[in-house]
Amino acid sequence: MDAMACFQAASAYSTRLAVRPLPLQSSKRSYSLCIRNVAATATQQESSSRDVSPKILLQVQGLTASVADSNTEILKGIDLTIREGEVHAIMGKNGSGKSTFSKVLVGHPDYQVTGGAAIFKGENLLEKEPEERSHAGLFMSFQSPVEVPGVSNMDFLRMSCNARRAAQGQPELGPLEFYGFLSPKLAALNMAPTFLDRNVNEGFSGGEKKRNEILQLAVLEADLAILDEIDSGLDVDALRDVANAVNGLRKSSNAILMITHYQRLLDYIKPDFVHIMEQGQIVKTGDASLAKQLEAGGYQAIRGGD
Ligand SMILES: Nc1ncnc2c1ncn2[C@@H]1O[C@H](COP(=O)(O)OP(=O)(O)OP(=O)(O)O)[C@@H](O)[C@H]1O
Repeated sequence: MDAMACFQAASAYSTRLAVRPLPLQSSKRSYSLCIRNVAATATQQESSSRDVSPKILLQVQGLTASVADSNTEILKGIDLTIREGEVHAIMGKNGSGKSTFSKVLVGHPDYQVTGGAAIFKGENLLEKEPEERSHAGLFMSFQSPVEVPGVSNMDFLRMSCNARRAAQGQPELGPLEFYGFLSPKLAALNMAPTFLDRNVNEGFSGGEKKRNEILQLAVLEADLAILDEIDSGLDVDALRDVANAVNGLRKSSNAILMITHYQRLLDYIKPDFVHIMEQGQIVKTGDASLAKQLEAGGYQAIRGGD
């Protein structure tokens, strides 16, 4: 298994396989002063608005990051606050940094955080290893989910589920119990039970891989799901199934961060906030109407409205 496959397995699936992900350059850096400030701000906002606003799940402030190998700066100061119950969509031209942002959040080893802070559920996210981020309740569905040869989907899902349960101090689910837990989730995604016997993503079509990603999300019951272009490559029925399944997972205590190019996904999963990313920064934030404006007039119309 290569480093990318290993990373995805460790982070998205919340468990360690035989091979560890590469060490994180980013997580070892010290941002203690900055982190303290952001954490203090989050706490102040929390206490001053405790009775009116839902809790902050993720607070990102001034986040900068570069490609680890080349030091090329990609993220140039991202600010974003996500509260429980919210759906955020990030849109932006190709190459604006959307996927890099989500990968940096889950601790991808290709990137090095060079400044700023990210606080998740009150803790410094950037200090955590990928699997710790996953155990803490962060999930990312990848644009290109990896295949994991030799491991059945069922075993993988159960391992992932039990790894998260163990991290939360909950007892493991045995095979029968787990099947009972899994069956309704499989049905919600219109996935045949035969997918459980196949190796993870091996030979799956693009759409089947995307459904499988959402099945993993359902199993992990993440607090913050980062969905990177889950609509790409889906036929109309699959898009509806996937979106319905995601909507079925929404609770007042969790949140979704979606990356998409198209309004069609947002017709199903309605965003509270739409952010436009450009050259590694969020340059505009609005409500769902911003995506409609974008669909109608392109990026020029959006920037022209500044
Ligand atoms: N590992 C890497 N090595 C070199 N360049 C990278 C790497 N990762 C990202 N980049 C560059 O960073 C920029 C942002 O890429 P990113 O994938 O985050 O964009 P995006 O907004 O998600 O694009 P798209 O909409 O096409 O998926 C691009 O110019 C890309 O080539």
